Amino acid sequence: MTGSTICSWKTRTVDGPNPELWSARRRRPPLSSLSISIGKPEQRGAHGQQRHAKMSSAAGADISSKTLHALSSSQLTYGLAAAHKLKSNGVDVTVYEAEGRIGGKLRSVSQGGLIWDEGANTMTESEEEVRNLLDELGIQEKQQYPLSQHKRYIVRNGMPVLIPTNPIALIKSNILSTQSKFKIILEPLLWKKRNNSLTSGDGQESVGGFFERHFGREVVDYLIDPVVAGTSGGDPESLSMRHAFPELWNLEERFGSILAGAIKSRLSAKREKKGELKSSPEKKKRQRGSFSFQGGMQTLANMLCQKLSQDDLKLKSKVLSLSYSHDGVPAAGDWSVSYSSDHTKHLQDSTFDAVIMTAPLCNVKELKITKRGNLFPLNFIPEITYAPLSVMITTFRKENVKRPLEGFGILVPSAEQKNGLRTLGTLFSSMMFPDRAPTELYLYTTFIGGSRNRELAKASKDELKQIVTSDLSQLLGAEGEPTFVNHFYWSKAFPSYGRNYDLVLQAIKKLEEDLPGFFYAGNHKDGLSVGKAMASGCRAADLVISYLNCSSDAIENPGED
Ligand SMILES: Cc1cc2nc3c(=O)[nH]c(=O)nc-3n(C[C@H](O)[C@H](O)[C@H](O)COP(=O)(O)OP(=O)(O)OC[C@H]3O[C@@H](n4cnc5c(N)ncnc54)[C@H](O)[C@@H]3O)c2cc1C
Ligand SMILES: C=Cc1c2[nH]c(c1C)Cc1[nH]c(c(CCC(=O)O)c1C)Cc1[nH]c(c(C)c1CCC(=O)O)Cc1[nH]c(c(C)c1C=C)C2
Repeated sequence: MTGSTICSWKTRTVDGPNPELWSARRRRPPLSSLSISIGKPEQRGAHGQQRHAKMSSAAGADISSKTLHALSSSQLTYGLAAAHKLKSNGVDVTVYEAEGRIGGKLRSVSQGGLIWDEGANTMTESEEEVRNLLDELGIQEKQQYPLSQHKRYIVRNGMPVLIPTNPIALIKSNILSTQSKFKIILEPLLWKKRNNSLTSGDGQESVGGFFERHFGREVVDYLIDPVVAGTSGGDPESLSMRHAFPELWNLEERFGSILAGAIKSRLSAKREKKGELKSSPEKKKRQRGSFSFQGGMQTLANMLCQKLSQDDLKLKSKVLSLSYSHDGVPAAGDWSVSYSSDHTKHLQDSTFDAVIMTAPLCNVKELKITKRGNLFPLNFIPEITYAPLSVMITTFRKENVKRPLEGFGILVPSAEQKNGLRTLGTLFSSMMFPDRAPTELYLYTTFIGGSRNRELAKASKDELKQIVTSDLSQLLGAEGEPTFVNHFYWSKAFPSYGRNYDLVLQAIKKLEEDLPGFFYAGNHKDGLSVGKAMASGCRAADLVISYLNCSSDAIENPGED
């Protein structure tokens, strides 16, 4: 963000006597240096006269109060997390969502005694921003930790094998050949350096290439390939190691060996944690691992919305264009947002001081953005590849599942397609969360397609039902027809962090640098997971707060640099 440019603006303003401002300040003392006033966005019809928020708020004194609004033009995890954070800091927000519901890829359904998720099923709280946000929401009593979540399976020779979770279990397991087990143990001595001439001109090594150098081909085929499918719908050959697994990429940069690097950084993290605990012994111990919420992941979206009033959240409101027209007072109503509203069937405009964009970049590319009256062309945003996915929910009577497995779920490596398996993997949803189905049923969530099989992702419900039934019969001994089937298709489930991802990140940077007060957050930036997405929204909210803060300082101290 170009904070310094913003801070260098010098204009004058006087705080207005808006009572909400003072309550906001009381709520959040750190913002007391800000001249924030809370107000509603200025509205005008598509063909109506434009009215400037700055002018209208200038009615009292010189410029009586800056109207600080932040907009998030999509409402998902990122948008909602950002909106929640801004709202908590006394900044007024309006969230625009094209669809008629909140949650985006958090999409839970409750029907006939069953609860399932058609989008994300679980999340983690590895990011500090997420831990803080969940604490603030007071959502702990709704958190659900899966039973036996560390029991995860991979298919080998057509049958489930438990994924080993420690070195001894790995040695005992039949998931890999003896040769591959030795390759893993001896990786600190045997790993091969990257041959930059082989990493396709652009210097981007694939995930497959990286792990093959360290652990050999079998590890790629039977561990990396299924895990990549199960965490991104992608495949190891088309993803960029640096972008898809930045932590491991950096580990190699620092230590060379992944195994040695992982052990060293784990030890130093443990030491650090011990030190932290000594200095603040009251620090709360948190349960580790993935979790969901009572009622599914949608509960999180619903909770994030609680602070928003009806007017703050505009559903069925697709943002069509954004216009930046700075004319003197920094950040005061610089942004005009035009959106189509299903309610009025008209185009509507509102002005804001900053924008957080959390829509996928493919949607951003379709927007019309103008800067000081000139078109701001978006042709520098590259085409992004997305992985399509079908999610199938099935239930079976327990007595018809002859070899049920306890745990999180099972992943199918691409190599196992030769054994007739066509799904990517299945979550054992009601094993993890028994309240998701009546006691006599098992509920399964199966994923099909991804970059492994784009055509199959689009198949009909009937065809997919056959495929799921056949795979679950082979893997779990599920006999007969499922008692319930639900199908949901995501045409663009995940952006692929492919080898051109540098261009994507550069495009995001250019948007943020060239458009003051425009911030981008979302799963196209710092990672695909719900947690990373939320953290990205929180960070964008922090940037907005400092942007508004800087602008206010510049206004209040016009003589200073
Ligand atoms: C099937 C599936 C399973 C997953 N499982 C997990 C999991 O178990 N754990 C995990 O951590 N992550 C999981 N994820 C990933 C995670 O859910 C997503 O990466 C994340 O939630 C995506 O959210 P987003 O807000 O970035 O994007 P999106 O969900 O794509 O949302 C974008 C939103 O923007 C809106 N929009 C678009 N254009 C406009 C516009 N012009 N104006 C207004 N609104 C607009 C859309 O309507 C949409 O609501 C899963 C994802 C999928 C698809
Ligand atoms: C088989 C297909 C998929 C399964 N889940 C997803 C797909 C495409 C989607 C998905 N699941 C997770 C994430 C977040 C990834 C992240 O970066 O944290 C996404 C996008 C969570 C997740 N799922 C698995 C792992 C190892 C993780 C990371 C968090 C955790 O360890 O809990 C593995 C996994 N995914 C699926 C299954 C059946 C499975 C393991 C048995 C389904």
